[in-house]
Amino acid sequence: MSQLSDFQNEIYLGGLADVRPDLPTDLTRLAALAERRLSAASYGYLAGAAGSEATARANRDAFDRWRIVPRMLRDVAERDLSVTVLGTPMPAPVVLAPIGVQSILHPDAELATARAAASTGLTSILSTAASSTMEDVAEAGGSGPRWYQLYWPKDRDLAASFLGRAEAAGYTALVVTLDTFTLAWRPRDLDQAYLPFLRGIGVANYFSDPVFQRAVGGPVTEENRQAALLHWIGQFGNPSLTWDDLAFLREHWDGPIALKGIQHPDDARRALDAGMDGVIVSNHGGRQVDGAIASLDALPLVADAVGGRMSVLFDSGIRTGADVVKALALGAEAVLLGRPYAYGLALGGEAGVRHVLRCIQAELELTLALSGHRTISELTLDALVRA
Ligand SMILES: Cc1cc2nc3c(=O)[nH]c(=O)nc-3n(C[C@H](O)[C@H](O)[C@H](O)COP(=O)(O)O)c2cc1C
Ligand SMILES: CCCCC(=O)C(=O)O
Repeated sequence: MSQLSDFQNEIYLGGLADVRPDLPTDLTRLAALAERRLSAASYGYLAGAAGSEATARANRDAFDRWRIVPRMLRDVAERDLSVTVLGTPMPAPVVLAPIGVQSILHPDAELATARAAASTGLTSILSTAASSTMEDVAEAGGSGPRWYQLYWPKDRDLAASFLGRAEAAGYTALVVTLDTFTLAWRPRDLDQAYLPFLRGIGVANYFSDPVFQRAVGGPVTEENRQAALLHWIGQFGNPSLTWDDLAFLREHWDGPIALKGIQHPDDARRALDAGMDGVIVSNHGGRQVDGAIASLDALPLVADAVGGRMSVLFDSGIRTGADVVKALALGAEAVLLGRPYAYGLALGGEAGVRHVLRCIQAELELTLALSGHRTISELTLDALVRA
């Protein structure tokens, strides 16, 4: 646990004042603590992954195969971690990944996450499968930067309605998740017979939508709730989508668009050809294709293929500041942080999320400077060697 007093906090890390004394500063230790706090089913849903979880492990192992080579005497007194990605200025290249159904982790759920992100200035991506509506989460986040993640439903009118609502609520960039048109084979959830959606969690954006309501014959009440859930199941994912469908997004969204779930350089090239603004190199934290390539191993090839011409972001496996440095050096403009902030939410609500964000930001700054870099743009492949 962190024993730092406020004074130590100030001199040691330049004011990491939001570090919670009851939470560890080593974020890799959060999972074990969250396991004690959450029900077995909720913890299993959060921590779990697809199949044998080989890809989830590979995501972590891949970071160990790269090592940072620190450089000395390069005047790192003035550090600047800020970047602008998809039109959004960020104090550090760390974004909160879209994580749905957060009410299984903490009653304040996405509202707490939005408040914590806003208080750090970091950008938060709201999932279509959130436990609160996008309007309520936007209100909680106030002026904090926010992006919207679309799970692209079968009904085009519903998809268009989601995009219109997101724009009206101040979400400035669109993240379209391609790798999860259905949930994968996830043994922890199957063995516990646990799916939050079947309990009506994660459907707030659907049930509150006028297009969805029209399809189920009016507002969702106790009477039509079961029918509404069945309609949701039928609507949630669209496995028939192809590259040609991306034109629809362009028609209905004026801001930047990034495709999430890209692992192959050819898919990144196709995204570029389709007029997308970015890709997120991600395997959904190993939750979809067991046996798939580690996301970090996919990153340099994608960055080589399209970097400089569109934004390349990365997720799946980020746990430390050093991990962020490695992903940036391998070609990402920014990273998405997934489970660690969700563990923070489970352990301490808004303050728990803030703890995680402050820790990773501070660790990133220290690692960047101690390895001889002042700015994010100075990080290139030169900073790394293969272990
Ligand atoms: C519990 C949970 C729920 C998630 N929900 C979503 C979601 O609604 N939309 C989405 O695009 N990704 C979702 N993801 C994937 C994350 O956005 C991200 O890709 C992944 O967590 C990154 O890996 P990491 O957890 O190792 O950092 C979810 C991940 C978890 C763990
Ligand atoms: C219906 C899928 C939403 C949650 C999700 O993306 C995940 O559990 O990985």
